[in-house]
Amino acid sequence: MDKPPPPKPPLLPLLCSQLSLQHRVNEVTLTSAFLSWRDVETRPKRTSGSIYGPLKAAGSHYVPVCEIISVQETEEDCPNTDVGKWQKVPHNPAESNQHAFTVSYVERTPKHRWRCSEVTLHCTDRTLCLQWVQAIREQLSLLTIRPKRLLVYINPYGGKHRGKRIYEQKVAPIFSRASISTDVIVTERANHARDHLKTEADLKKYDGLVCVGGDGMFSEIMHGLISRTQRDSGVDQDRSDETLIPCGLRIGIIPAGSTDCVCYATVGSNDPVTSALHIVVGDSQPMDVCSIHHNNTFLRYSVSLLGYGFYGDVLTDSERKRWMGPARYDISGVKTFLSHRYYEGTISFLPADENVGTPRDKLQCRAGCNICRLPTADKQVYKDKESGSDTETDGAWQVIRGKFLAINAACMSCACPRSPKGLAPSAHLADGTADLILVRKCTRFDFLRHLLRHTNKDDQFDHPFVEVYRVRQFRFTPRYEDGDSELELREAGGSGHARFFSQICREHPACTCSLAHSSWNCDGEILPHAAIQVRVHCQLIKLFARGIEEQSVFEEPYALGAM
Ligand SMILES: Nc1ncnc2c1ncn2[C@@H]1O[C@H](COP(=O)(O)OP(=O)(O)OP(=O)(O)O)[C@@H](O)[C@H]1O
Repeated sequence: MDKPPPPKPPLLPLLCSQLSLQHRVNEVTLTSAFLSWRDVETRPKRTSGSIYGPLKAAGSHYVPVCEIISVQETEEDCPNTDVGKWQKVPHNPAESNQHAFTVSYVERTPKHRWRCSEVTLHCTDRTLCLQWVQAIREQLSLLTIRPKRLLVYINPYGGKHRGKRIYEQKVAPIFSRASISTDVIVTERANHARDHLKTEADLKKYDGLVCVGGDGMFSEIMHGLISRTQRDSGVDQDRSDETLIPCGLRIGIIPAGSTDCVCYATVGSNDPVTSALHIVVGDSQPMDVCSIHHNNTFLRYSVSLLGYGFYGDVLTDSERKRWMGPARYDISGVKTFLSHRYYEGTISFLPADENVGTPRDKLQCRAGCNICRLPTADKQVYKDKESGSDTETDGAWQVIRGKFLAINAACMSCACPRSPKGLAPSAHLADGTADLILVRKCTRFDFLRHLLRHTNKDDQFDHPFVEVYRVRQFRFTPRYEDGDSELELREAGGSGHARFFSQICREHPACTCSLAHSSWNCDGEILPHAAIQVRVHCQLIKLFARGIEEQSVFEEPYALGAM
């Protein structure tokens, strides 16, 4: 049996003083890990109620140093003795302290939201006050993962057109309090941010990028950064077998779109202040990215949903209804569901190794995920496989042919407020795999049952017509390829005339027979080809995030024994 780890040695206090907080004497201690304060005037008792906020145990408050945003000397108003007004006479010497400093720190509130809280501590003299400010600043300066200079892109037209206001009112003040300097670019057209990143931006000047917008804007920035990194390293994106170079800069997402799925899945909420605070504390969440190719031509990158059939058709239809606003997604969803189209094709995939779990193991990816920490060993296996032949003849690839209502691949859970567990509840952010979900032709009623399970706790994969695989690569070939010749179609069992008439039939609203092919919905963009090759690149990008925190993070007393 393993021996229990030896108890941690107590952290030596760097500074410890009796300071005044709201007219009460508190013992305030700074170690390299925590700032704590404890009311020494009352007998300690365990706090009840909220489990959130600075860690509270036995009347003490603990703020991890890594969650302190800033510290500054506080300008105190001198008591005005000339005005003749009644003034409370201090009964405690600590109350008359006029030198104070204010510490801003992260406070957790329900639903994974973070807030910026403050505590103001009063000192007997200015020297002590400055000593405290300096000691805390010294500890903060050791946190080298924190960004100092950021390049911010704002999409002023994302979501409800509030990107600029959200940034100016909620985010910029937090960055300024944390002494982060910024260069801000308000985009003037679609792909402005992508093109700027690809060619012009002097990336060496920055510690990270910030995207103010929705998933479409994030995708733009991700494309710009990945393309730039590959170009600077001489890597050809068009080659589907290239090993891509991981991007050095982290991306922070300030949610300001109509869909903020990537932010929700990596932070746990779509709240601009929470995202800004994750940037300030210098969080880092690696993320897998899928590259998508058609015949050795690069098409796009994807981090969330790649969907053919149902989700492709919903997007194609909703794009025609842009004028309707966000309601178009619901209307197109109902219309596509009623049309009940299925598509024929062949899926070939390279399964992931068993050590990364399975899509149905109910092991959700959370902050500090053990499976995502494995990739170094796992990538090796991946490389070994790649160095051999990766054709269908090497035995590792599996091939499935059939008629599908939907083919979905997800690199992350795709959780969102509407579907809290997401399309692929057990998919991991950074394990080098995607969950491939195949929904075979079934009745409308069965498909509805499957779709409804995305919104409740039932297992959406527990149907005989649904298969799900954890994969590293896959290819899809529709039965009738984009450029199929008449001869091929005839050989496949239909003449040119038959195809012509079947096309008319399909365009009839009552028709439910199969179309030649659907389109791929790639993170909200339509791909121009149905036949694609997809490969997951393990931890290609990094976000200013830490994954969704377990509720226990709020409860754990952060090894208080070590204080
Ligand atoms: N200045 C701009 N003018 C027009 N389009 C822009 C501008 N800046 C960015 N875009 C584009 O707007 C699209 C949508 O932006 P974003 O994702 O921020 O908002 P959204 O409301 O979530 O989007 P969607 O309409 O896709 O749900 C992005 O694809 C982006 O390329």
